[in-house]
Amino acid sequence: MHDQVIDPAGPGAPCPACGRADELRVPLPAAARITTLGEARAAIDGLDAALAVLLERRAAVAAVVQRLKPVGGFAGRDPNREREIVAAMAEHAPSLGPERLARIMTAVIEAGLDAAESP
Ligand SMILES: C=C(O[C@@H]1C=C(C(=O)O)C=C[C@H]1O)C(=O)O
Repeated sequence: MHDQVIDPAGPGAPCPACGRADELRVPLPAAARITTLGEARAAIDGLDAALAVLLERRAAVAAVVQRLKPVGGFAGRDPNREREIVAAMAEHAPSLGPERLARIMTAVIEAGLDAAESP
């Protein structure tokens, strides 16, 4: 069922904010090989678990950025940087494309800023 494993964080990259585990290995299910509802849901559950870990880690790192910037939080929002993030991610998510990805990342970024301001 899994034909690819990626390591999104790369080795040797401990979280600067919390120092927790420095690596996440994620089995990537091959959608074309899934034939049952149970398999599909199990695959989604695995991907969502990895997404949750990544989102939690991303929020912690984004909170560090807010403390390092001259003006952090929602007041220091940087639309150009956000566009760059979406453009870079779009290369890895062709079926979603930049517009859908922008909606997703706007929600992710705003949730991170919100968590940094109201932990
Ligand atoms: C993290 C930053 O601050 C804000 C949050 C961002 C994010 O979560 O990726 C991106 C741009 C800014 O709106 C930054 O400026 O890099």
